Amino acid sequence: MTRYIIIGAGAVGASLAAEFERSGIAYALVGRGQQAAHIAAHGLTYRRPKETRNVRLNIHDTASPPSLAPGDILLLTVKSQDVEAATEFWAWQPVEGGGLAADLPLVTFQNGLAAEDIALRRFAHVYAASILIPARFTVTGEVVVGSEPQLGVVTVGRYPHGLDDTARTIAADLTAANYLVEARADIRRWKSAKLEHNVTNVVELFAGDREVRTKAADALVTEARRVLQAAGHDPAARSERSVDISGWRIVEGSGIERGQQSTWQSFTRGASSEVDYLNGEIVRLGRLHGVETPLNAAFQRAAAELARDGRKPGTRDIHEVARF
Ligand SMILES: NC(=O)C1=CN([C@@H]2O[C@H](COP(=O)(O)OP(=O)(O)OC[C@H]3O[C@@H](n4cnc5c(N)ncnc54)[C@H](OP(=O)(O)O)[C@@H]3O)[C@@H](O)[C@H]2O)C=CC1
Ligand SMILES: CC(C)(CO)C(=O)C(=O)O
Repeated sequence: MTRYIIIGAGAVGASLAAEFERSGIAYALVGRGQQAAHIAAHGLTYRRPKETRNVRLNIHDTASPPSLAPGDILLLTVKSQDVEAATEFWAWQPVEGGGLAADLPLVTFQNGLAAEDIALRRFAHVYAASILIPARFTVTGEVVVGSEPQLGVVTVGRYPHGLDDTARTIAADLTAANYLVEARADIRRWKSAKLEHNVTNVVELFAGDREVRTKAADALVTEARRVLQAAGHDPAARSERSVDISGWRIVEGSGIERGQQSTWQSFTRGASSEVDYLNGEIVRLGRLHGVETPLNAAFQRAAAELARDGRKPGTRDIHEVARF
């Protein structure tokens, strides 16, 4: 039986572990700091729309990781800025019976486009996953997932392209764990489509009325689309989905509020920022392909200043970043 090693015990990783635990799928969750210590000592407080449960998880601290076995699959659920360090650490871990983790499959769940290429430096079998999930980690020991009936929507495939039995196994196990899943041969198209949305995460860091924030978000998306097109990306359209997600919804009162996506959560926790891999990816591609990206660059810089100064979301006005 496949065992999943989930690296990163935050919003995406801890909820995945809780669902594997419930579904009887073998896993080990590896976290760090207070979050790992809290879950090990007290369990995870897991908030879902219909109930809040305390879930005991098979959790390890990264300082004393579980030993690896042939057949294990690594699921990387850290933020993009932590992928370099995490893949460097994990790739060279020994596998029982001989070999290194670099030969095991690794699945990247990050937003943005950078994680897979970082992973490919060390891992021979990289699978990319794009996940839509209203998950929140802002309180140590607690994760909220506010959707039903399934947790989230996952698209997974071999990177850079293709489908194989491993991708199908991952898709089947995630389906068994109550995610809406499709395995696709063209995963890069799904990652770039997701990035078109995630360039708007940064807007949630700044104060402003809804109309201004909507205008800012729309303008960031328009700029991102132009760049992605110039860079040869072909983002997938929603109509291309082969799984029906029409019944999947975010429940009001579930603890998930509008305007509090993963980037907002990092700033709220005082954790490091992923913006250089979201808006920063658009800026990078723009520089490579000769397309101006003034708005994504302005938001990237403003977010970096907030992070540098340890400021919380909403402490700077959006008009200080750009006028709309
Ligand atoms: N939250 C959401 O709703 C969604 C998130 N995503 C994407 O999924 C990815 C994961 O995001 P999310 O779950 O929100 O991130 P979180 O910040 O909630 O969780 C990541 C966790 O990984 C820990 N970590 C970092 N490096 C290591 C390491 N080397 N070993 C062990 N643990 C480590 C972090 O610790 P520390 O706190 O110390 O940094 C943190 O606890 C991101 O790319 C995000 O953009 C996609 C869809 C939705
Ligand atoms: C899926 C979504 C949009 C969830 O809110 C996300 O990607 C994020 O929080 O960064």
